[in-house]
Amino acid sequence: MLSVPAWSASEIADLLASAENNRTSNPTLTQQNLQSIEARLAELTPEQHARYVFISAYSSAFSGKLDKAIVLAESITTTPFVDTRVKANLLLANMNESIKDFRKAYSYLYEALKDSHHLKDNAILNNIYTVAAQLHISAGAYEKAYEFARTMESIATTERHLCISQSQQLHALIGLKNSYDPTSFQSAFAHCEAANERLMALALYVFTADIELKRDPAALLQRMQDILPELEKIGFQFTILKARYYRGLALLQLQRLSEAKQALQQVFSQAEQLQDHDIANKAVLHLAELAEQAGPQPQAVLLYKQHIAALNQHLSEYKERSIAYHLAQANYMENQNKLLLLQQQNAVLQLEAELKKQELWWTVLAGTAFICLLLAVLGLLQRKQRQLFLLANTDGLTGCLNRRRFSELAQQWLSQHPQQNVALLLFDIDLFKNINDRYGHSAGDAVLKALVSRLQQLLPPQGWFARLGGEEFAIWLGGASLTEAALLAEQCRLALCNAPLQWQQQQISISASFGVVAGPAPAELETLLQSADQLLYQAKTAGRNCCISKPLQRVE
Ligand SMILES: Nc1nc2c(ncn2[C@@H]2O[C@H](COP(=O)(O)OP(=O)(O)OP(=O)(O)O)[C@@H](O)[C@H]2O)c(=O)[nH]1
Repeated sequence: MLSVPAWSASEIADLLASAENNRTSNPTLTQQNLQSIEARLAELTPEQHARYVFISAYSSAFSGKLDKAIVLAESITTTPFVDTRVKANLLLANMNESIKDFRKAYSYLYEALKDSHHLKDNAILNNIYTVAAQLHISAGAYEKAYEFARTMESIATTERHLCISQSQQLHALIGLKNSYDPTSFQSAFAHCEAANERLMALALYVFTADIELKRDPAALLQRMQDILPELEKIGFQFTILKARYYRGLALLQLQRLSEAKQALQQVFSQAEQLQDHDIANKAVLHLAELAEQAGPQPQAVLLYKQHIAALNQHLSEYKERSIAYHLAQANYMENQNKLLLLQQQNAVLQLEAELKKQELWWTVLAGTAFICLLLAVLGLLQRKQRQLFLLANTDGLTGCLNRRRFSELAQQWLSQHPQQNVALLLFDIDLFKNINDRYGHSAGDAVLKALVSRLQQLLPPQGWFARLGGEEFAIWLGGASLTEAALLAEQCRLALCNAPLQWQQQQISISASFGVVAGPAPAELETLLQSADQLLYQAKTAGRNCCISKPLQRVE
């Protein structure tokens, strides 16, 4: 019998890399690579197998076989290999968005977001934020979309990522404010050009067309006519449709009615084909108005009916999308807020016990008047208790945990998880005294607050963030490995030094030094604090703006 020689590990790795890297630029080569691998599936490691399934799913999606692509991608959404799992979830989010199954689209996106803290690969993290911002823009959740795009910009390392993040920020801000700042436009445009992302650069003209239409319809008409041939060459139908729509609106505004009518008729029928119900309903409304201006006639009635049908479709799609988005977000928030909820339930229980002790319930029975009084007392007590709790446990300036509460929670965690791994990040703003001296103490305060709100977004669900005093902060990661903790420290460091903080029209650049320690949970919190503090000191003496990580040495 003829035996087939086994492949070397590097051959398989090369084929997988080639299949993945060429999946958009050279799909035929990807197909060939996949076929070669298919003959040797048994020789793949489990991780390589998951990657092979992902690339096959992507390749099927690329060639329009969405049903097959969905089945393949769904089969790896629970794979233990986080990079591939995230890619599969993002692909599913995109595919379900395109087939308008919004519930699935958003729930896959939020699955990917849950994994974002475990990622080591910056490019995949960027992909998460790209899809997250895009889907939030589509759901009209512009503030969240803007936040995602800003976070992406803070970790962006390539022109392409800067192009995407700045384009999405512009898109979200237009949704929020219905205006835009020309310098942001120019910056996004320049990054898209530098990244050779011509479609995204041209799409910026389409994002801003609504505003330009009011300002200068003749200039908008010229602009749309200039970019349409190039867009048509690239062939992305949804952007072409929007550019044609704005061309029609500009003609209408300029009273070139018969050209406008012809253009909008073409837009309406293409929008129907593409199932873009929003553009369809807007285009046909203008056609109906045009027909009505020409005098009462059956044509106008027919067009208004078509408008109503398209508007209904748009509204039910929008409703479906909003429900899906809010459901997925609620689910995600529920996980994030479980700890907070438990604390609040605890506070209510304590209050009830106290009320019982003081026999206030007897007073309740004394009459309706007394009930009102009791309700007022209850409200007051709750407020007082909340104030006391906040005063005792949080830092008054930044609102994050204070040293006392941090130590309490950390010590509690250590005694409840003696067998588990734990990580501690200790960091300190570099040369903070100079910031106070140069911009004043209130600028220093604003920097501390901005730092907390920026870094809290990067915190995984199991982490706690605390201000230990002055400009020194700590992050506790129960159950985390040294690699995970070091990655988070690096992400935090980059988030601080890559984008200056805004204070009263001034840009304040800051950086911080990090000491990171992780290992099996010691009995005492002090052991972790001392080790992390030594590493932080080393980071300072090594020149600042860096992270030094080491495993915790066990002291018996
Ligand atoms: N604005 C403001 N400043 C604070 C606060 N707490 C501490 N500081 C200031 O933080 C500065 C800390 O300075 P240093 O300990 O010399 O350290 P540094 O300038 O950050 O230098 P390195 O840590 O060595 O990089 C002091 O000037 C404190 O006054 C605060 O709540 N608000």
